[in-house]
Formats: sequence, structure tokens, C-alpha cells
Amino acid sequence: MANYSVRNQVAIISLCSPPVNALSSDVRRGILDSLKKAEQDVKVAAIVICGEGRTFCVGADITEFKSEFKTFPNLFELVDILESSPKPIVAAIHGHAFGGGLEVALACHYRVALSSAKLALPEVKLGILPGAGGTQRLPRLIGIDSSMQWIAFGDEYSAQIAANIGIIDRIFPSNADILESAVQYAQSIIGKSLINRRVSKLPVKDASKVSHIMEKYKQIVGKKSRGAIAPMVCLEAIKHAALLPYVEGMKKERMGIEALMGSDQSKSLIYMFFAERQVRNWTIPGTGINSKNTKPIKVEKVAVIGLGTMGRGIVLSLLKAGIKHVSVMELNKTARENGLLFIKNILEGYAARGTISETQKRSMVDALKPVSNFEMLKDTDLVIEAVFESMSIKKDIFAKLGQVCKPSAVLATNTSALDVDEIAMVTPKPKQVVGMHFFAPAHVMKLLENVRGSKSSPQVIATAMNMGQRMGKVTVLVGNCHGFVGNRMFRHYTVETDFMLEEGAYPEQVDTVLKKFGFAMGRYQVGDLSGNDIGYRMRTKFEMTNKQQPPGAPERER
Ligand SMILES: CC/C=C\CC(=O)SCCNC(=O)CCNC(=O)[C@H](O)C(C)(C)COP(=O)(O)OP(=O)(O)OC[C@H]1O[C@@H](n2cnc3c(N)ncnc32)[C@H](O)[C@@H]1OP(=O)(O)O
Repeated sequence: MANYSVRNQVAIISLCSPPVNALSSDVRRGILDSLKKAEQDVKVAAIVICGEGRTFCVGADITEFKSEFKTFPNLFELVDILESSPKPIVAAIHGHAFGGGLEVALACHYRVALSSAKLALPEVKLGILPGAGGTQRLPRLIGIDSSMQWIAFGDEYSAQIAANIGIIDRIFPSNADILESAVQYAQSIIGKSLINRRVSKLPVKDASKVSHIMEKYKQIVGKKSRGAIAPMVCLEAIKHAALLPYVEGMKKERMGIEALMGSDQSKSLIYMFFAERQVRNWTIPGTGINSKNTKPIKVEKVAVIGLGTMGRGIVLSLLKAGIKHVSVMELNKTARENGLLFIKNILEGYAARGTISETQKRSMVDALKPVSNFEMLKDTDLVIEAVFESMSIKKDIFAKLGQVCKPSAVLATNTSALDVDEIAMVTPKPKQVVGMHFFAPAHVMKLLENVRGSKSSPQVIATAMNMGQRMGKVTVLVGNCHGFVGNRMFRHYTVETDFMLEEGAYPEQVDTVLKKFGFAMGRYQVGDLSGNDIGYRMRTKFEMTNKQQPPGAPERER
């Protein structure tokens, strides 16, 4: 819903739908009813639309996509009604103006924001396009080139960047009162002409270059979003903004969203959106212990043992999470030197690309603390072991950690398949042991599988889950069984691709097809990155081959 009030000639329409003011049918109806009141009230000379609580508006209510989405006023009707209002409307943005939220703001005549606000049209990440005029209004405000960048990739931008390119008219400091500032701003524009303020009426500045820009983005999208349908449909819709009058362009936008909404890709991405949030609410089955009633241990000092592919990625993830003390232990001198060089080079790359500042880079490098013996880990809060996938080596390490680490230290193993309970048993306090299974390359892959051993304490589990979230990972709690969840799923995929090799395909052919389909890496490329020896050891240990079959029997028969 939306609340309505009037303050010094300014009507305030505040979206009120916690936690994120998504534009449900009730909210849309609330905005429309409030707008009518404001238009009819002769004492009202300007209108402010703002969001109550932590954010302006994150866009359409995704939970309503299947049902209420088309109830009047739907979003694309509402934006045109807002824009045609005879009284000036100011969008007051704090928190997020995402998707339909930004489209509502684009339909307002002015947009003001706190400097801390974030703006985006992220619909492409849900497999759809901004279907409330975003593909038609944004190009009229910032041009085709920038619009393609914003809409085809869906990334978020700061209010300052949005102001620099003309989306935001006035920025206020992050600690300002957004509503008070917007009301004052609205008072300052009373009586001004709205002729140039209705974005749908503006020309598209770089319209004549549309073919050239379109070709450029087709190439980029083809590489960055292989296999995804929505980005290309977004580009087409934006192209229409350059070639057609607004009303005709809107018809094309509608056709685009109707084609995408309900597609398999969109359904999967929406499922993923909610699933990624659902896994934050972890629970230990049958115990009543869950994320809401268990507090993590405070973690300031972390150690990573092993600086191979996995260890390096884990160290980088910890540094990116802002951990100020990351001990790295690698007894092999060459591996240590190579590992540290790799980490520093990646940090240099981030700084060169502007992902982190020079100051952040320096503080990350300073946080790296090479250590040469177990004694040096005695005051570490969390140790993540990422050595060779061998039970005896891991047991040896955990026995030493059990002796030197403080009793409250969480001892995590990055094993991808081994029995976490067997590892835990060599320590004096198995309840401190947990699995933290990262996926290679660990600083890139978003998934973290935390493995709950039979003895892992709730607090230790909460700490591993919390650390995953601090690292920005989609952190999933799983039980302790061979291959956990990730590798049990991966196994079926590898078996099928291995069948193809036996039937005559080359690994690179299989990988090419998978990459064309949209996978970031081919299955055999993944094997090369993680080390094919890991899979080999897993299979050998568990004797996954049927002993009745003679050596060399084809995989389908084993
Ligand atoms: C005609 C079509 C026109 C327009 C189409 C659209 O507008 S599609 C929607 C476009 N918007 C988005 O995709 C934004 C989705 N939300 C986010 O990316 C994040 O929520 C955001 C805004 C970055 C905030 O992140 P934060 O970590 O602060 O919150 P969280 O993600 O945990 O969200 C809190 C709860 O709100 C639920 N939620 C978020 N967005 C929506 C939404 N658009 N619709 C419905 N529900 C939403 C989210 O699931 C969380 O719920 P919870 O039960 O607490 O897990």
C-alpha cells in the first residue's frame, strides 16, 4: 500500500510494503489512489514519491509474477499515468531504486537521491526486460549506449554515477533526511514548466548511431551472457526506442516482456533468486536449532592452510570480505611464493579495473600474514584447511590444529568429498570442526557448501554460515555424506560427458558445446582447474567401479 499526507503544498506518497517496497498490486493501487487525491487537492502544487523504511523501491513484486501482475493498474499503465500528471512529481530515492522502482522514478518529472542510493534495471538477471517503459525512457534520458550497458547487464550503479549521466537531478549527502530534502526540492520547482520534464517526450540523443552501438553490444552480450535470451531481447527493445515513437516502442517492449515472462530461463532465474535467499535461513533438521536462534563466534583472525588453487581463492575471498588478518600457511616454498604472487597479481588486477581502490588493495596486502608453523595459529578464530585431498594428510593437520589452536577456534576443512566426522575425530574437540567446501576458483564462484558434521556445534555451524555470507557467497548448509550435495550433483554431469568421450567425442568438443549452451566453463576445463587427480582419488577410495567388470570395461557398463 501507499500512505498519503500533505506538507506545505507538497503531497507525499510513501510506499509502504516492508521489507523492500516491492510494487505489489496493492502498492500500485495505493500510488494511483494517492495521485488522484493529490491532483484533486487545490492546495497541492507538487508531489513527492518516496519509500518508507530502508529503501525507495526494488521494483515489481516478483512473487506476483504468476498471478496479480496484470491487475489494474499494472506497472506499464501506472508509469504513463504518473508522467502525464499536471502537477510535478519528484521521486525521492534512498536505498535502492531497482527495476520497476527505477521505472516509476523515470516516469516522475524530477529525481533526487541520497548519495548512498543504488540504481539498477536488473530485470535481465530474472530473464526478463524492464517492462514498465524502462527500455523506452532510459535511452531518452541517457542515450542508447549507456542504456544498453545498464539494461543488458542489469548491474547496479551509485547515485553519483546516475547523476553524472543525467538520471538524478540532485544528490543529497547520505546522512540527509531524504523526505525533508525532497519536499524542499519539490517546493523549489513549483510553477516551473513540465514540457522538458516528461522523459517519454524527449528525443533519443544518439539515435542515429543505433546500428553501430547495437552491433557493439551484440558482440559483448554474445560473449558475456552466452546462451541467455533476455539480454538480446533487451537490446532489441532499446533499439526500438531509437527508431520508433514512444507509443510504438512501448508496444515492442510489451511484446518483448510477454515473450520472456514465463520462459524456462526466466522461471529458473526467479527460482534461483528466491532459493539463494531461502538458504540463508538454515536449520538443523529435527533439533529446532536454526539461523535465527544461534549466534556465530566473532571472527577477526582467519588462517588458510595450503596455497594451491583452492587456498589462493579462499584467501582472496577472505580479503575481499574485509578480514584484516589472514594467516597463510604453505610449507612448500615454491607453492608459497607462487601462491602469494598469484594473490597479489589478482589484487593488482582488481585495483587496475577500479573494483577496489589503491588504499583497499594496500590494506588487503597488509592483511596477508605468511606463517611457517602451526604454533603461529594459536590465537586464530577460524582455520580453513585447503590442502591435498588426502585423508591421512588432513588428519595429520587437524591433529596438530587440535593441539595448538585456542579451544573456541573453528576448524574447517575444504574437503570436497571426504568424511568430515573422520577428520574431526582426531581433534580433542570434534564439535569445533566443520566442512567449508568452496568451488574453484574460490574467489569467483559464488557457491559455498558448509558441511555439518555429526558433532559440529550449532555455534560453529553459525560461524561458517556467517563467514560465507560475509564473503558474499551463496552459503548452503548440507549434511555429511560422500561428495556432499555439490559433487553428488556434479557426478551425474561428469558421467554423461564421459559417456560422450567413450562414444568418440574429444574433451574440447564437449566443452565447446557446453560453453555455447551458457556454462561459464566446460566440464573438462573444470577438471583441469580443480585437478583431475582429486576425482581420481575420490573414485579409487570409494571403489566406485564395479569389481565384476574386467579392467577397461566401458563406463556405461561399470
Ligand atoms: C512489467 C515489469 C516491470 C518491472 C519488472 C521488475 O521490476 S522485476 C524486479 C526487478 N527488481 C529486482 O530484481 C530486485 C530484486 N531484489 C534485489 O536484488 C535485492 O533484494 C536488493 C534490492 C539488492 C536488496 O538486497 P538485500 O540483501 O538488502 O535484501 P534481500 O535481497 O534479502 O531482500 C529482502 C527480502 O525482500 C524480498 N525481495 C527483494 N526483492 C523483491 C521483489 N522485487 N519482489 C518480491 N520480494 C522481493 C527478498 O526475497 C527478501 O525476502 P526474505 O523473505 O526476507 O528472504
